[in-house]
Amino acid sequence: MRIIPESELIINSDGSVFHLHLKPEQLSDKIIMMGDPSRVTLTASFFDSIECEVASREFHTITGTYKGKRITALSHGIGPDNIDIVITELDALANVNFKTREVKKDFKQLTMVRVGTSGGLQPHCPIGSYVVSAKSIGFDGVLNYYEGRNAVSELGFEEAFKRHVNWSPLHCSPYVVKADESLVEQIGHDMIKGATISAIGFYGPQGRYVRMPLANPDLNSRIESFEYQGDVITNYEMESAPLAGLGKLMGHRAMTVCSIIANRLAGESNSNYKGSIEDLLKTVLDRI
Ligand SMILES: O=P(O)(O)O[C@H]1O[C@H](CO)[C@@H](O)[C@H]1O
Ligand SMILES: O=c1cc[nH]c(=O)[nH]1
Repeated sequence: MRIIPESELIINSDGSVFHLHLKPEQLSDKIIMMGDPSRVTLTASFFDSIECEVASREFHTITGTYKGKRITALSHGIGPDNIDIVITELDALANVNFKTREVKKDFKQLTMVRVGTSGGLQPHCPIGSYVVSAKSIGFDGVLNYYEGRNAVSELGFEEAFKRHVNWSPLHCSPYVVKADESLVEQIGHDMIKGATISAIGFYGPQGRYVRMPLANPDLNSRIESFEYQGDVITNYEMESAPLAGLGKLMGHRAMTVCSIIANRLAGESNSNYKGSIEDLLKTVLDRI
């Protein structure tokens, strides 16, 4: 059996995993995740009891009990690169023996639901609506570093998308992955299902023009007009694709649902989204 070298999986002297600072026994197999560390505090405010709270960098974790279910709420910070860290460390907490550094014989499957905020790109995704990322398009390239990337990707969608938007060779090759279908049904059966772009940034990489002109100012209108076998691209956020892709490669159940807080077509936004995200969190807590 392979012993994972110390440099590949760093374990802190207290027995916790390098970035998240969590110990294996502090993790539930039901995980709700989000970018904002303060949203973890909000999520845990609905728990009946709290078992542990750990904060390290942008990673804030609370494990507790909600209506008899043991749940971990965790912040992953902003960006797809963080998801590579978070999912790898969560999977290691569940599936690696931290004493022997060997992969455990019995696989433990995690259920991970990201509850985020997002910008809408279609008229049927207005501010305040909840959009489930049934498919995600990763503009980040994280998945391209892992073996098996093609096996979990929708290759026809990828090719059609690159052709339609005239994809720049300067960008990472986009990958398209489905969220876990049974989880989408369980959590989001009455919500809008969409195809979500995980962008590599918030401004230029989502076509926002503040002061710096964009290299490809037409990209968003080409994205909005793209259609593939009945799917249109509904929204922008920054983590659903690596979550769905790495989750699938590792054998976990993963999905993202977002509250729409910006309407990119109308040029409008709502920065007071706490009520909307709070309602969404309660729904996810009830259904996970
Ligand atoms: O509200 P969260 O969960 O952070 O999600 C969205 O908001 C952040 C950008 O403002 C990105 O993380 C994006 O994915
Ligand atoms: O437009 C938006 C809103 C929230 N999060 C994003 O990544 N984009």
